[in-house]
Amino acid sequence: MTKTVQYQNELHKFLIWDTAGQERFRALAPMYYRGSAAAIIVYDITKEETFSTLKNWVRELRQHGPPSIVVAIAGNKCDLTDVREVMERDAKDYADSIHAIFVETSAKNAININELFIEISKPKNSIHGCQPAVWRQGLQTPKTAIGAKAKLLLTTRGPTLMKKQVVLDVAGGPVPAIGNCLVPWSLLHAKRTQRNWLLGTLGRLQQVFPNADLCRGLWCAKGPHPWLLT
Ligand SMILES: Nc1nc2c(ncn2[C@@H]2O[C@H](COP(=O)(O)OP(=O)(O)OP(=O)(O)O)[C@@H](O)[C@H]2O)c(=O)[nH]1
Repeated sequence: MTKTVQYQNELHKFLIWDTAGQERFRALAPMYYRGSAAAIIVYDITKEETFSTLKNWVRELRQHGPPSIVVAIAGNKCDLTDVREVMERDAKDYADSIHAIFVETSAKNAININELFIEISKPKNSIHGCQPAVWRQGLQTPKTAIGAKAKLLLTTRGPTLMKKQVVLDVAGGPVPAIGNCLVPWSLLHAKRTQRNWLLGTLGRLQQVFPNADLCRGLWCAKGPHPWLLT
């Protein structure tokens, strides 16, 4: 299936594969999520066990899915709230804890379906596990970070997925002005100095690799693997 949604001035066209959710088809799932930009994991708000199963899918995506995949959770059948088994608050809390998009939907009554795709289209959500932040011109790379090594995984935009891992030395100097950018989740938990030098490095990388989407997948050399949440 395809679906096109407009977010601000951009049209986002989604090519959608609907996998079979049953356990016996599980081995086929990687064929669907390999190379995917986003995954919508659907559970049934009237069946608690579907919510538990969803957590296994999240784990699988984290471990074997593309590192920058956007994860959205849809609590479907919200037209049947009278027989609900999963509280909206619980599902939202879980989604927040894994930095996933969350909406309750009704496929039957077409509730929140478009909204879900619009959420996925938003740049702030376009990198799984990332939070928006502002790179400010003039922000100095701390002296303590100069000479340290940053390890980054760059994923290019465009039809062909290309990945390149680079290790580079952090140089001093101000962060270039590149407007609003995204800071990976792992960085939000990194020490302030570590965060700042990576931001500085990203700014410089943007000049070296103008076609690379630097925001897509960044490995912090010092932290744990950022895509594997425990
Ligand atoms: N009330 C209600 N029923 C729904 C809704 N969405 C789906 N259903 C019903 O739930 C049943 C299962 O829907 P499917 O779309 O086959 O579910 P699925 O998870 O894709 O199933 P598989 O393809 O077998 O993995 C069908 O009887 C649908 O009519 C909804 O939003 N509200």
